[in-house]
Amino acid sequence: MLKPRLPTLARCYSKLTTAPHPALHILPAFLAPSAQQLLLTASLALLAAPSRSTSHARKIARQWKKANPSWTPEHGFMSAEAYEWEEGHFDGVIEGYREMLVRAEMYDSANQDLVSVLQELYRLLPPSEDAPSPSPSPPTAAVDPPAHLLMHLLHLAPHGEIRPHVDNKEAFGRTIVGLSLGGERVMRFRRAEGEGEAADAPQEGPEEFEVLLRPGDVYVQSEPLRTHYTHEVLKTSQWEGREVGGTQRLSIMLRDKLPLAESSTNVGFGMGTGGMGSS
Ligand SMILES: O=C(O)CCC(=O)C(=O)O
Ligand SMILES: [Fe+2]
Repeated sequence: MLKPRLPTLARCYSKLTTAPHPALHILPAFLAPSAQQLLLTASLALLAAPSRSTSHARKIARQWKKANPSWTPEHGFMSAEAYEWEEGHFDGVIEGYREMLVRAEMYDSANQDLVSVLQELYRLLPPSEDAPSPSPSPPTAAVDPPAHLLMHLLHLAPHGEIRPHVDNKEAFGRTIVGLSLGGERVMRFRRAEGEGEAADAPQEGPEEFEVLLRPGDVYVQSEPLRTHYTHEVLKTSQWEGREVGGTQRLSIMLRDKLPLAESSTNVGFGMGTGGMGSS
C-alpha cells in the first residue's frame, strides 16, 4: 500500500520571526499604521499623476470623487471602479493591476515624515556588490536612496493576482524587498523545476510554502530563494479558516540593480514591466 504523501505545504504566520525558508525574512508590522497611511497616500498620488495616467483613468476617478465627496486622499484607496486596471501583463503573469517604476525623488522631499519612512525601507536593501560598504553604515547615513535601488509600485485590484514567476534574472540582483500596504494577501513560494542552474539549487527549505502578508509587513527574498523558487500573490485564499484577499493591495518593491560585472548592456525595463520573468 502506498504511504500517504507527507504534506509539502508549510504555512507561515508573518507574526512569527522565523520564516519557512532560511532565505525568506519576514518583518512583521515593519511600518506602523500612520506610516502605512502616509506612504500609501503618497504612492497612490504618484500613480495618479497626469503624466502616467490616461485621460479615461482621470475621468473615471473624477466622476467617482464627485459622487463620493467625503472621500479624501488620506482615506487611501478609492473604490475599485474608480481606477483603470490593466488586465494581463505582456507575459501573462499578472492581472488586474496598475504599476509604475518610481524614483525616490518623485516622493515629496519636503514631507519629513514621509522621507523618514522611505529611509527605513531603503535600509533594507543590502549594500551594492559593486561598492560594498567597509562596515555597516550608521543609521543616519542612509539619507539618500542607494544608487543601486530600483523601486516599483504595484497596485492590485480586488480581482488582481500575480501568478507564479521568478523575477527577471537579467534585470535585477540578488535581493527582493516587498512592503505590503492595504489588503491582506497570501503569497506562495514553490521550488522551481530543476533545469540548468536550478538543478544545482541547494535543496534546503520545503517544496512549497505560503506566507500571510498583512499591511505594513515586509518580506525580503534573498538567494537561493529569489532564483530557485517561484512566487505568486493569490487572489483569494483560506487562512486560518477565513478568506484572505479579494481587496485592493499596494506593494512597494525594492530591488537591487545587477552588479556591473553581471549586467548585460541594455535590459528593457519600461512601464508595464515589473521585471517578472516567466515561471
Ligand atoms: O506584490 C508583491 O509583493 C510581489 C510583486 C512581484 O512579485 C513582482 O513585482 O515581481
Ligand atoms: Fe515577483
